[in-house]
Amino acid sequence: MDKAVAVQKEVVLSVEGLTVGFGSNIVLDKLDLDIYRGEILGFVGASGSGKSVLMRTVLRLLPRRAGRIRIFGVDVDETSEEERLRLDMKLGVLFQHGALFSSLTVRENIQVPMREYLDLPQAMMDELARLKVELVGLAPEAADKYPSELSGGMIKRAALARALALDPALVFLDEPTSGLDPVGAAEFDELIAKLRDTLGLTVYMVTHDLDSLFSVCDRIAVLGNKRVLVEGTIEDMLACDDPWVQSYFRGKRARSIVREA
Ligand SMILES: Nc1ncnc2c1ncn2[C@@H]1O[C@H](COP(=O)(O)OP(=O)(O)OP(=O)(O)O)[C@@H](O)[C@H]1O
Repeated sequence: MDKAVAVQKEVVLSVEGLTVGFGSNIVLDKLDLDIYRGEILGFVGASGSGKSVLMRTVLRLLPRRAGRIRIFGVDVDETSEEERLRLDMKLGVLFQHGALFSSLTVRENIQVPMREYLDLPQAMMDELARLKVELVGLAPEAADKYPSELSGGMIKRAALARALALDPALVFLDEPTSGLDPVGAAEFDELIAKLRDTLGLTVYMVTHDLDSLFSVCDRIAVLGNKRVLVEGTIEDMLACDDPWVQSYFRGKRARSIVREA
Protein backbone atom coordinates (compact mmCIF):
# COMPACT_ATOMS: atom_id res chain seq x y z
CA MET A 1 0.00 0.00 0.00
CA ASP A 2 1.14 3.52 -0.78
CA LYS A 3 2.61 4.95 2.43
CA ALA A 4 0.87 8.34 2.12
CA VAL A 5 -2.49 6.55 1.75
CA ALA A 6 -1.76 4.31 4.73
CA VAL A 7 -0.98 7.31 6.92
CA GLN A 8 -4.34 8.90 6.15
CA LYS A 9 -6.27 5.71 6.77
CA GLU A 10 -7.93 5.15 10.10
CA VAL A 11 -6.82 2.03 11.93
CA VAL A 12 -9.91 0.35 13.42
CA LEU A 13 -8.14 -2.69 14.85
CA SER A 14 -4.56 -2.69 16.00
CA VAL A 15 -2.77 -5.73 17.40
CA GLU A 16 0.74 -5.23 18.75
CA GLY A 17 3.17 -7.82 20.07
CA LEU A 18 0.47 -10.44 20.60
CA THR A 19 1.59 -13.72 22.15
CA VAL A 20 -0.86 -16.56 22.73
CA GLY A 21 -0.09 -20.11 23.79
CA PHE A 22 -1.54 -23.24 25.31
CA GLY A 23 0.87 -24.86 27.78
CA SER A 24 4.18 -25.19 25.96
CA ASN A 25 2.57 -24.64 22.54
CA ILE A 26 3.15 -21.02 21.53
CA VAL A 27 0.69 -20.38 18.70
CA LEU A 28 1.21 -16.64 18.13
CA ASP A 29 4.48 -14.92 19.03
CA LYS A 30 4.72 -11.10 19.10
CA LEU A 31 2.27 -10.74 16.23
CA ASP A 32 1.46 -7.27 14.82
CA LEU A 33 -1.53 -6.44 12.61
CA ASP A 34 -3.50 -3.31 11.64
CA ILE A 35 -6.86 -3.20 9.92
CA TYR A 36 -8.06 -0.02 8.22
CA ARG A 37 -11.58 1.39 8.10
CA GLY A 38 -13.62 0.23 5.13
CA GLU A 39 -11.28 -2.48 3.89
CA ILE A 40 -11.89 -6.18 3.39
CA LEU A 41 -8.86 -7.93 4.81
CA GLY A 42 -8.38 -11.57 3.86
CA PHE A 43 -6.49 -13.56 6.45
CA VAL A 44 -4.81 -16.77 5.28
CA GLY A 45 -2.37 -19.31 6.64
CA ALA A 46 -1.72 -23.02 6.77
CA SER A 47 -4.16 -25.21 8.66
CA GLY A 48 -3.39 -25.03 12.37
CA SER A 49 -1.28 -21.86 12.04
CA GLY A 50 -3.49 -19.94 14.47
CA LYS A 51 -6.02 -17.98 12.38
CA SER A 52 -8.95 -18.88 14.61
CA VAL A 53 -6.85 -18.38 17.75
CA LEU A 54 -6.03 -14.83 16.61
CA MET A 55 -9.66 -14.03 15.88
CA ARG A 56 -10.80 -15.47 19.21
CA THR A 57 -8.10 -13.59 21.10
CA VAL A 58 -9.05 -10.28 19.50
CA LEU A 59 -12.66 -11.00 20.50
CA ARG A 60 -11.36 -11.70 24.04
CA LEU A 61 -12.64 -15.27 23.98
CA LEU A 62 -9.08 -16.52 24.61
CA PRO A 63 -6.50 -15.13 27.03
CA ARG A 64 -3.19 -13.75 25.77
CA ARG A 65 0.25 -13.89 27.38
CA ALA A 66 1.38 -10.53 26.02
CA GLY A 67 0.36 -7.83 23.60
CA ARG A 68 -1.87 -4.85 23.16
CA ILE A 69 -5.21 -4.81 21.33
CA ARG A 70 -6.87 -1.53 20.34
CA ILE A 71 -10.32 -1.50 18.81
CA PHE A 72 -11.46 1.85 17.37
CA GLY A 73 -8.52 3.41 19.16
CA VAL A 74 -9.54 2.02 22.55
CA ASP A 75 -7.09 -0.20 24.42
CA VAL A 76 -9.23 -3.15 25.55
CA ASP A 77 -7.20 -3.43 28.77
CA GLU A 78 -7.83 0.15 29.74
CA THR A 79 -11.60 0.35 29.47
CA SER A 80 -14.41 0.19 31.94
CA GLU A 81 -16.86 -2.73 31.77
CA GLU A 82 -19.42 -0.32 30.29
CA GLU A 83 -17.06 0.89 27.54
CA ARG A 84 -16.13 -2.68 26.73
CA LEU A 85 -19.80 -3.54 26.27
CA ARG A 86 -20.15 -0.59 23.88
CA LEU A 87 -17.09 -1.83 21.97
CA ASP A 88 -18.49 -5.35 21.77
CA MET A 89 -21.66 -3.97 20.22
CA LYS A 90 -19.59 -2.52 17.35
CA LEU A 91 -18.25 -5.99 16.48
CA GLY A 92 -20.14 -8.58 14.47
CA VAL A 93 -18.98 -12.18 14.24
CA LEU A 94 -19.79 -15.00 11.85
CA PHE A 95 -18.25 -18.15 13.25
CA GLN A 96 -17.23 -21.06 11.04
CA HIS A 97 -20.23 -23.31 10.10
CA GLY A 98 -22.70 -20.51 10.85
CA ALA A 99 -23.22 -21.57 14.45
CA LEU A 100 -26.92 -20.70 14.58
CA PHE A 101 -28.98 -21.97 17.51
CA SER A 102 -30.83 -24.96 16.06
CA SER A 103 -33.84 -24.61 18.38
CA LEU A 104 -34.47 -21.00 17.31
CA THR A 105 -35.93 -19.67 14.06
CA VAL A 106 -33.88 -17.32 11.89
CA ARG A 107 -35.77 -14.34 13.35
CA GLU A 108 -35.11 -15.52 16.91
CA ASN A 109 -31.43 -16.14 16.10
CA ILE A 110 -31.07 -12.59 14.77
CA GLN A 111 -32.72 -11.28 17.92
CA VAL A 112 -30.30 -13.07 20.30
CA PRO A 113 -27.73 -10.21 20.31
CA MET A 114 -30.55 -7.65 20.52
CA ARG A 115 -31.89 -9.33 23.67
CA GLU A 116 -28.39 -9.57 25.11
CA TYR A 117 -27.38 -5.94 24.57
CA LEU A 118 -30.53 -3.86 24.02
CA ASP A 119 -33.83 -3.42 25.75
CA LEU A 120 -36.26 -3.10 22.85
CA PRO A 121 -39.97 -3.87 22.50
CA GLN A 122 -40.71 -7.12 20.65
CA ALA A 123 -42.39 -5.31 17.71
CA MET A 124 -39.24 -3.26 17.11
CA MET A 125 -36.99 -6.34 17.27
CA ASP A 126 -39.30 -8.04 14.76
CA GLU A 127 -39.02 -5.08 12.41
CA LEU A 128 -35.22 -4.96 12.80
CA ALA A 129 -34.96 -8.71 12.15
CA ARG A 130 -37.11 -8.26 9.02
CA LEU A 131 -34.72 -5.60 7.76
CA LYS A 132 -31.65 -7.78 8.43
CA VAL A 133 -33.23 -10.71 6.58
CA GLU A 134 -33.82 -8.43 3.59
CA LEU A 135 -30.31 -6.96 3.85
CA VAL A 136 -28.64 -10.37 3.40
CA GLY A 137 -30.87 -11.30 0.48
CA LEU A 138 -33.07 -13.90 2.16
CA ALA A 139 -36.78 -14.19 1.34
CA PRO A 140 -39.08 -12.82 4.10
CA GLU A 141 -40.44 -16.37 4.77
CA ALA A 142 -36.95 -17.51 5.78
CA ALA A 143 -37.38 -15.61 9.07
CA ASP A 144 -39.80 -18.27 10.35
CA LYS A 145 -37.62 -21.24 9.40
CA TYR A 146 -35.33 -23.27 11.66
CA PRO A 147 -31.67 -23.81 10.62
CA SER A 148 -32.40 -27.46 9.72
CA GLU A 149 -34.87 -26.22 7.09
CA LEU A 150 -32.28 -24.03 5.33
CA SER A 151 -29.69 -24.73 2.63
CA GLY A 152 -25.99 -24.16 3.40
CA GLY A 153 -26.04 -20.81 1.59
CA MET A 154 -29.15 -19.68 3.48
CA ILE A 155 -27.55 -20.65 6.81
CA LYS A 156 -24.52 -18.47 5.99
CA ARG A 157 -26.80 -15.56 5.13
CA ALA A 158 -28.86 -16.03 8.29
CA ALA A 159 -25.66 -16.14 10.36
CA LEU A 160 -24.49 -12.97 8.62
CA ALA A 161 -27.85 -11.33 9.44
CA ARG A 162 -27.27 -12.22 13.08
CA ALA A 163 -23.71 -10.84 12.93
CA LEU A 164 -25.20 -7.57 11.62
CA ALA A 165 -27.97 -7.46 14.24
CA LEU A 166 -26.47 -4.56 16.20
CA ASP A 167 -25.23 -2.60 13.16
CA PRO A 168 -21.55 -3.34 13.82
CA ALA A 169 -18.73 -1.32 12.24
CA LEU A 170 -16.21 -4.21 12.17
CA VAL A 171 -17.22 -7.71 11.13
CA PHE A 172 -15.22 -10.91 11.64
CA LEU A 173 -15.98 -13.73 9.23
CA ASP A 174 -14.43 -17.15 9.86
CA GLU A 175 -14.37 -19.15 6.61
CA PRO A 176 -17.63 -17.61 5.35
CA THR A 177 -17.69 -19.47 2.03
CA SER A 178 -16.55 -22.90 3.24
CA GLY A 179 -19.03 -25.60 2.28
CA LEU A 180 -20.67 -23.48 -0.45
CA ASP A 181 -20.55 -24.41 -4.12
CA PRO A 182 -18.57 -21.95 -6.33
CA VAL A 183 -21.71 -20.08 -7.43
CA GLY A 184 -23.02 -19.77 -3.87
CA ALA A 185 -19.57 -18.71 -2.67
CA ALA A 186 -19.28 -16.03 -5.39
CA GLU A 187 -22.75 -14.71 -4.50
CA PHE A 188 -21.77 -14.55 -0.84
CA ASP A 189 -18.57 -12.67 -1.71
CA GLU A 190 -20.62 -10.18 -3.74
CA LEU A 191 -22.95 -9.71 -0.79
CA ILE A 192 -20.03 -8.97 1.53
CA ALA A 193 -18.58 -6.43 -0.92
CA LYS A 194 -22.01 -4.81 -1.32
CA LEU A 195 -22.49 -4.54 2.46
CA ARG A 196 -19.04 -3.04 2.86
CA ASP A 197 -19.90 -0.43 0.22
CA THR A 198 -23.40 0.40 1.49
CA LEU A 199 -22.87 0.12 5.26
CA GLY A 200 -19.22 1.22 5.34
CA LEU A 201 -18.23 -1.98 7.13
CA THR A 202 -14.69 -3.06 7.82
CA VAL A 203 -14.33 -6.80 7.21
CA TYR A 204 -11.79 -9.23 8.66
CA MET A 205 -12.21 -12.47 6.77
CA VAL A 206 -10.39 -15.69 7.59
CA THR A 207 -10.52 -17.74 4.41
CA HIS A 208 -8.99 -20.54 2.37
CA ASP A 209 -11.01 -19.48 -0.63
CA LEU A 210 -8.72 -18.21 -3.38
CA ASP A 211 -11.67 -16.86 -5.35
CA SER A 212 -12.58 -14.62 -2.38
CA LEU A 213 -8.99 -13.50 -1.99
CA PHE A 214 -8.71 -12.57 -5.66
CA SER A 215 -12.17 -11.05 -6.06
CA VAL A 216 -13.19 -9.14 -2.90
CA CYS A 217 -10.21 -8.68 -0.59
CA ASP A 218 -8.48 -5.29 -0.70
CA ARG A 219 -5.57 -6.56 1.30
CA ILE A 220 -4.29 -9.93 2.41
CA ALA A 221 -2.33 -10.94 5.50
CA VAL A 222 -0.57 -14.30 5.67
CA LEU A 223 -0.01 -15.98 9.02
CA GLY A 224 3.18 -18.03 9.25
CA ASN A 225 5.90 -18.71 11.81
CA LYS A 226 3.49 -17.49 14.51
CA ARG A 227 3.33 -13.96 13.01
CA VAL A 228 2.04 -12.04 10.03
CA LEU A 229 4.58 -13.22 7.51
CA VAL A 230 3.57 -10.87 4.71
CA GLU A 231 0.72 -8.44 4.04
CA GLY A 232 -0.37 -6.48 1.02
CA THR A 233 -2.39 -6.67 -2.18
CA ILE A 234 -2.87 -9.78 -4.27
CA GLU A 235 -0.07 -8.44 -6.52
CA ASP A 236 2.22 -8.31 -3.48
CA MET A 237 1.32 -11.94 -2.73
CA LEU A 238 2.09 -12.97 -6.31
CA ALA A 239 5.45 -11.22 -6.10
CA CYS A 240 6.35 -12.63 -2.68
CA ASP A 241 9.19 -15.18 -2.68
CA ASP A 242 8.21 -17.03 0.51
CA PRO A 243 7.77 -20.70 -0.53
CA TRP A 244 4.41 -21.19 1.24
CA VAL A 245 3.00 -17.94 -0.16
CA GLN A 246 4.28 -18.88 -3.62
CA SER A 247 2.71 -22.32 -3.60
CA TYR A 248 -0.55 -20.93 -2.22
CA PHE A 249 -0.98 -17.98 -4.57
CA ARG A 250 0.85 -19.31 -7.61
CA GLY A 251 -0.02 -22.99 -7.36
CA LYS A 252 -2.20 -24.86 -9.85
CA ARG A 253 -5.49 -23.82 -8.22
CA ALA A 254 -4.49 -20.14 -8.15
CA ARG A 255 -3.26 -20.15 -11.74
CA SER A 256 -6.66 -21.24 -13.02
CA ILE A 257 -8.26 -18.26 -11.20
CA VAL A 258 -5.69 -15.80 -12.58
CA ARG A 259 -6.38 -17.16 -16.09
CA GLU A 260 -10.15 -16.68 -15.68
CA ALA A 261 -9.83 -13.12 -14.32
N1 LIG B 1 -8.47 -24.13 23.18
C1 LIG B 1 -7.30 -24.63 22.77
N2 LIG B 1 -6.52 -25.35 23.60
C2 LIG B 1 -5.32 -25.83 23.19
N3 LIG B 1 -4.82 -25.67 21.95
C3 LIG B 1 -5.56 -24.96 21.07
C4 LIG B 1 -6.84 -24.41 21.43
N4 LIG B 1 -7.33 -23.75 20.35
C5 LIG B 1 -6.40 -23.89 19.37
N5 LIG B 1 -5.36 -24.61 19.80
C6 LIG B 1 -4.15 -24.93 19.00
O1 LIG B 1 -3.71 -23.75 18.39
C7 LIG B 1 -3.20 -24.02 17.07
C8 LIG B 1 -3.86 -23.12 16.06
O2 LIG B 1 -5.23 -23.49 15.90
P1 LIG B 1 -6.25 -22.67 15.02
O3 LIG B 1 -7.59 -23.34 15.17
O4 LIG B 1 -6.18 -21.23 15.35
O5 LIG B 1 -5.70 -22.90 13.55
P2 LIG B 1 -6.28 -22.35 12.17
O6 LIG B 1 -5.17 -21.62 11.51
O7 LIG B 1 -7.56 -21.61 12.40
O8 LIG B 1 -6.53 -23.72 11.40
P3 LIG B 1 -7.67 -24.17 10.32
O9 LIG B 1 -7.35 -23.44 9.06
O10 LIG B 1 -7.43 -25.63 10.19
O11 LIG B 1 -9.02 -23.80 10.89
C9 LIG B 1 -3.38 -25.51 16.86
O12 LIG B 1 -2.15 -26.13 17.15
C10 LIG B 1 -4.45 -25.90 17.86
O13 LIG B 1 -4.27 -27.22 18.26
